[in-house]
Amino acid sequence: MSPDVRTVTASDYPDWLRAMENGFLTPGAPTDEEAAERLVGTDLSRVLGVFDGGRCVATFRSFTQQLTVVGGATVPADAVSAVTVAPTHRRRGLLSRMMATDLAAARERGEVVATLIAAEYPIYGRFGFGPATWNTEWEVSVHRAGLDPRRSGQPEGGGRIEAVDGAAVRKYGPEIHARLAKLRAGVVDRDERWWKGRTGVGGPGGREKRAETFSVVHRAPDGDVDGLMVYSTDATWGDARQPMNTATVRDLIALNPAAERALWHFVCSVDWITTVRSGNRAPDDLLPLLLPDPRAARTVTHTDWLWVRLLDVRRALEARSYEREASLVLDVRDEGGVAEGRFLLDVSPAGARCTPTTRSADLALGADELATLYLGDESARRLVDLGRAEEMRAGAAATADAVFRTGRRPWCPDVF
Ligand SMILES: CC(=O)SCCNC(=O)CCNC(=O)[C@H](O)C(C)(C)COP(=O)(O)OP(=O)(O)OC[C@H]1O[C@@H](n2cnc3c(N)ncnc32)[C@H](O)[C@@H]1OP(=O)(O)O
Repeated sequence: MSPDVRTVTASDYPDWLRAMENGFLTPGAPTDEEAAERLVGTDLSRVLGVFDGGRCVATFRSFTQQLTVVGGATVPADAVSAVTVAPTHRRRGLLSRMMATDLAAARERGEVVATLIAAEYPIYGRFGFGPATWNTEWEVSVHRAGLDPRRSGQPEGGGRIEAVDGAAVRKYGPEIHARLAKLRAGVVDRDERWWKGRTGVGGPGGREKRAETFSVVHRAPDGDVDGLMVYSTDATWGDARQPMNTATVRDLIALNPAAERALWHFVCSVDWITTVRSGNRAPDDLLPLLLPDPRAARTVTHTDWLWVRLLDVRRALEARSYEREASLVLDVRDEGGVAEGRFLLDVSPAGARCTPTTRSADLALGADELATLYLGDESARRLVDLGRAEEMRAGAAATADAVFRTGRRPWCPDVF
């Protein structure tokens, strides 16, 4: 008989953690102390496992997250993480059963969407998730970038860069991040443990060795701290003893373009640093184009990032803002049943109303495709051209693009 999906108890947890780390091919086994540390802050009622012959063979965890949608409001999200099935038990439907259990519970709790970062692209579309944000990472060859090497590390125009320690990151980071979360669709909340982990004083992180980091903040001319950057460096030297260090940006939050430009200029002007790795950025980050020679920034990664699944179509579509007035009838197919239906979406800059309707549809699409449009990143026209959405009324894709798309792309800086 196929083993049951069930919630995990505190005494199961070390075995569950071992199974998860095996599933992610992490070498070594977690110690009891690590298991105890990770158990703190874990809501066991949302940790699922499958046990066979007394051993954990499948893992799944979720927690409530706040996701910023277009316009700066947040919606409660069911954030899915730690999904593994042992190689001995794969392709027998264990993930499908854990996902169905979790999404049903998330609907009961009233969470509006589910979110995850997918290990592999083909896994989650079948469960109604679609990629809603993309991330790009660049590697900048500082000497080719064309920045003035005589320029000081301080910005022009009255702002200031200040070096800070971990305690200051824990002080300013949450404030700046909370302000970012009102500005940028795709941002997810960070709790106190996140900031502790980032600054090496506890929180999640497991056995991975944390890199030593340097931190700076940007102060606007009026003294407001409106930017934060954390970066690590390596220690590479050329054969003729030239410093050839790489700085890797671990976190860069800027609340306005001046702060963002200043922080990029700063990290590109640190002596010894000849290469800057940008870390996870929005594909339309200012970085490449703010360099005099943007080709000095080589794209090293460009990938789907935050996947979203709509659990409540009405609340999801009414939570975000829209820049123009329009009406659109969406016919949504959903094998999971959750988002299935025909919806009349009436939008204007003053707000939106989404109601079930029997009117004829303008655009027919799957729940995964609607999730892909939700945060404004994808084009309905492109989905129609790909055969993944159907235009039932001529011009509907153009209307959908005018309704959903945004001037700047959504961005999720985090992994969870
Ligand atoms: C949010 C996160 O945590 S992302 C991390 C995901 N985990 C990993 O990548 C770790 C390594 N992989 C695994 O542990 C497993 O292979 C899992 C969790 C991805 C899949 O678990 P399984 O129990 O094998 O999935 P399940 O049997 O429910 O598969 C359902 C369907 O998805 C398909 N599928 C599952 N995994 C994959 C995959 N990696 N690539 C393509 N198709 C997949 C199956 O073929 C099946 O399709 P079918 O219904 O047409 O036959």
